Amino acid sequence: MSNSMSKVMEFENEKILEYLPGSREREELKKALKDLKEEILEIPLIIGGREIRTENTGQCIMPHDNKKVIAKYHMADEAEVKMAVNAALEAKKDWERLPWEHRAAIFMRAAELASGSWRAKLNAATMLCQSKTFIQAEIDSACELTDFLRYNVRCLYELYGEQPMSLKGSWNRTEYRPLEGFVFAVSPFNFTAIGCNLAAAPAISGNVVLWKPASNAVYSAYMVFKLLQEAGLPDGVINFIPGKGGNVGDAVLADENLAGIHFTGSTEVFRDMWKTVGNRLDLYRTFPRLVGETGGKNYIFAHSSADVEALTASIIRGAFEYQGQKCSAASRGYIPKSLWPELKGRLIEELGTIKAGNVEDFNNFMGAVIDRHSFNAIKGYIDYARDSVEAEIISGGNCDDSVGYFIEPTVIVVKDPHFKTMEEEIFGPVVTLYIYEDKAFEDTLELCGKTSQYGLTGAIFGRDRYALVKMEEELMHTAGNFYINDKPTGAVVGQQPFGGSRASGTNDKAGSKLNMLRWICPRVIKENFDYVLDYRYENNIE
Ligand SMILES: NC(=O)c1ccc[n+]([C@@H]2O[C@H](COP(=O)([O-])OP(=O)(O)OC[C@H]3O[C@@H](n4cnc5c(N)ncnc54)[C@H](O)[C@@H]3O)[C@@H](O)[C@H]2O)c1
Ligand SMILES: N[C@@H](CCC=O)C(=O)O
Repeated sequence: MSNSMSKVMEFENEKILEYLPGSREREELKKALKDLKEEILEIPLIIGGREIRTENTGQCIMPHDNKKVIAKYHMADEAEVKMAVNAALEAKKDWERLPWEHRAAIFMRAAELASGSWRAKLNAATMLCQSKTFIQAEIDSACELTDFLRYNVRCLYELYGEQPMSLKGSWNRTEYRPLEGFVFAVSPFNFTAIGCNLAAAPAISGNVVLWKPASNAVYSAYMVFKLLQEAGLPDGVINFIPGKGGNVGDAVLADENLAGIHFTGSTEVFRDMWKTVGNRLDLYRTFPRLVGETGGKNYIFAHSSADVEALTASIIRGAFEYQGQKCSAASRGYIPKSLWPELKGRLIEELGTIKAGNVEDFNNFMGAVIDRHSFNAIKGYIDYARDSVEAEIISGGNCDDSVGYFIEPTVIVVKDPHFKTMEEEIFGPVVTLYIYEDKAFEDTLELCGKTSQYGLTGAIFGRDRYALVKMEEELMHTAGNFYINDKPTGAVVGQQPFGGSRASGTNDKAGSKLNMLRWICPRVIKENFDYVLDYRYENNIE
């Protein structure tokens, strides 16, 4: 075994490819889309490297063509969870002792594959499964996924290098152990990269993992799992156990070896998991680490000095890219009355040009929302606004599920700043705007800060520097990712580590050292060279 302390390469973000007509990447992606659609995949559980078929199955369908089935997947229940815990603990024996460079190398190899020969397949799977346009898929399953894998290795390398001081006569060192037990990774539907990171970040740090992907994203999560296998991930280090959230979650949280939860999803589910863990503290061998990035009700706040053209583009991108299904999506806005006539005109004009439909048509800016449940919930909010005298839908509002789950980009203007759609997370292409009197700027800032239980992302717009400083100060606790003159979405690994506080989660910043810290359990070792031979202290001797 080598005794060298190697250097890890400096991190650089994966380049976003353009997919211009005639480009190689565009042709490869089109071919991958065609190939994937030709087959109905059968997706097993993968436990200890073995494929398990439970015959309790669900279907993966394409949101923008909702009669088209692309896969059937097997679901885990209590028995398979037990099997997965055993497989993970068995794998742990070798995995946690593997020199860290060899663990890291597997994920560096996975990053290389994801940015190269697997790129088209991962993007195509994300487009078909989650209804992402090629641009949205590229920034997710190609770039963010690759960035997470590479950057986590870099972060871990820097963490491992942090060592305590030693004085003459002794030597202190910190050993960065993995957690004792297994980590439960639970991923949402909306980002293929997030699913990968939730499972991979603890695994890179030497932990073993049970990974439960969202039921409506099993298809792309399975591709990620196959990528990790191809890169050489040993059996049992990550165990792939799709299934009903409640069934899998209950069984996992009942195991004494639970050492951590790495969750991204809704606030409600994370709160329930936290309560369950809290009630079972006597059961677990350790205090489980709970890391959860959850919901948001993200805002755009404009000052009267804002550039209206930039504000228009940011509202549209921030609220409607990926159909408003980013946790960071702009969902409420505060607009000064003096800017409103111009902004309203621009918004209506620009929204009229948006193309939405099948994401395989590269001209479309938007696809469909994820499933029928989401479609109905979002439509419910739009109908509520339509029926209220307190609200006006100034653009969009139509919903059509005859072919796919399509919802028009919708702008609601409200008189009451506490209107339901100003406060609740909708997770769809709906933004609600409240128009305030310019002279009520400071009161409206306070209102913005107190309106929502969440604290995920927020954006302020203005050219008056004093106003920007005022907004930045007043809104201090409202967002873990805060933007000035930019949309509140699109955080990039290594540039804007991501996460929020309040009801938006534990703010452990996915894709950063802060997150990696949660998956290690330091042991500080002191070795003494200057032996003590007499128990008495010199100043005790008369
Ligand atoms: N803050 C962030 O970084 C971030 C990122 C992406 C998504 N999100 C949030 O995720 C939500 C949308 O994603 P979603 O619809 O997939 O969320 P969700 O909460 O419905 O599901 C998330 C995951 O939890 C699982 N789950 C559900 N009940 C469970 C239980 N009882 N035990 C264990 N697991 C259970 C689901 O099966 C899924 O895998 C939104 O609220 C969004 O804001 C947050
Ligand atoms: N990190 C992504 C959002 C992740 C949640 O869905 C962004 O910043 O837009």
